[in-house]
Amino acid sequence: QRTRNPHNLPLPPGPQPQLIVGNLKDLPAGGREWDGYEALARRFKSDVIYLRVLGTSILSLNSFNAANELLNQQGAVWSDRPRLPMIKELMGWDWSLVLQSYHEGFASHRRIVQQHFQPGIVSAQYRPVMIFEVKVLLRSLLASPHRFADHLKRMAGAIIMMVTYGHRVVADDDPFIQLAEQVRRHSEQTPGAALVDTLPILIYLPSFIAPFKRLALWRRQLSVKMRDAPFLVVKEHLGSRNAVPSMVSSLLESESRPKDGSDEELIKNCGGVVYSAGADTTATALTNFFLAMSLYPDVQRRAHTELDAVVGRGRLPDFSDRDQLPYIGAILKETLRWKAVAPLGVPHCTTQADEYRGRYIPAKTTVLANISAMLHDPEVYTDPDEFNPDRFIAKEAQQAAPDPARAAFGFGRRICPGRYFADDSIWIAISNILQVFTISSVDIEETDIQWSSGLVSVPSAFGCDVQPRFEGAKNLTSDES
Ligand code: HEM
Repeated sequence: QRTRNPHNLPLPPGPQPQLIVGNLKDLPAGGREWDGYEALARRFKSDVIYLRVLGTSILSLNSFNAANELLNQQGAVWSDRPRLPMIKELMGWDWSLVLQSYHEGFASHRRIVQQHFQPGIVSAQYRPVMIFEVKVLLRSLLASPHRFADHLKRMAGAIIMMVTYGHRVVADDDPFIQLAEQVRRHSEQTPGAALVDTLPILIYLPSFIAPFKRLALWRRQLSVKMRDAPFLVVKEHLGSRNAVPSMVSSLLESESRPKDGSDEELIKNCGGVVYSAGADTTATALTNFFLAMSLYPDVQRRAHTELDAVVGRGRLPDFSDRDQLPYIGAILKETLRWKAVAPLGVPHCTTQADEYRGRYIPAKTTVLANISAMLHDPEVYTDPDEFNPDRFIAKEAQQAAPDPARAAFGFGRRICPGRYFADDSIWIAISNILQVFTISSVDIEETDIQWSSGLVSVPSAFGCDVQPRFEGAKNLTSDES
């Protein structure tokens, strides 16, 4: 340790570790772990907290400032992912860019996904798909408003299936969506939470005495099926010349492809990661929006007034209206801030030892960016638990609060490549929903809702009333309008 830490620097603040197990008992667990890390930060009066659990170093970053200085500005050292034996090695998710180590194929996967989701491509090629699927959503909300959460999931999945594979989702029981849902249900556990992640030596146990290995193998087959099935359909359609243009079809048809097709695995992986990273996150943000509208009727009234003044009641809002609808834009920002979709982000990992504010950070430290804490910092966002879009509207005496996108989508070289796509699809959905409907509460309190642990924090089921907001609102959702 002394050769690695030649100046014998102290470690960052944190609870005193116990013999052998270290800080195992201090590790936040049992739900809302982001609050647990924030409480540690308060207890030790430090936004950076260090824990050591069975030989693994964990660093929790609880302020935007620390995340910015380390993850954004020191990307070469702070952009790896931890080993995560359960999900990557046993469940086989090492194909997914989200979890891929910085040195294993990361650059090639990242380049492809980033290229296909850059702002120019999103606005030119994907916006028409979003507009189409949002209209389908509006009609589903009219037909069965109580199933709003299912409709949001379907919409998010349908947009992604179309842009990634050219596959139109026409029914709720779409086989690809069902497969992806099945995979999601079986991968809900927080990466790093399994015992084998803390004690990787357990990976060498034979399957007959380690049931978790048999379960992991079954889940591996499922995730590979989810990745391969829609890819094979695109290949088949390309063969019969009736493929709908999509990210995967354009990669398969690219002139610059190697002749031996050795990039096929890479293309499959990039297609697979888009659904698994993009569908749930988008649907969760929109579900949180429904909750906010139920709980804050004044906010909704102000949004309706803005829509009436700018768009009128004769059509649906379009992307060209966005600059004239600042309050709707502020609702989108507040939705991403109020309930972080990924409250602890995806863990980063250091590739080598480093020093921060005079403290020693060991190599291979798992780094948890507490995105929820950053978006609820009372110094930055006054009354952070309130849903108040007004904080993003600059006034003479008040500067607009910082855009939550600076934290909500992660950091540095691992920042979410789908952020422009997510921003556009959530904006068009909320502006259209607000144009047609009034969402109101059916006696829910925020305290009734539980948020799940895991990479994506999903609210427990809640009811709300969704009604057309004026005579003729229904007509806006017809195909002709
Ligand atoms: C509300 C919507 C979304 C939120 C809040 C969100 C948030 C995040 C966060 C926090 C990360 C981790 C970044 C880090 O490690 O620092 C991430 C990674 C990622 N996201 Fe998103 N995301 C959203 C939507 C999407 C969409 C629509 C896509 C589809 C293109 C997508 C694709 C990805 C991928 C591929 C990664 C892994 C990047 C890497 O490891 O290099 N996300 N996202």
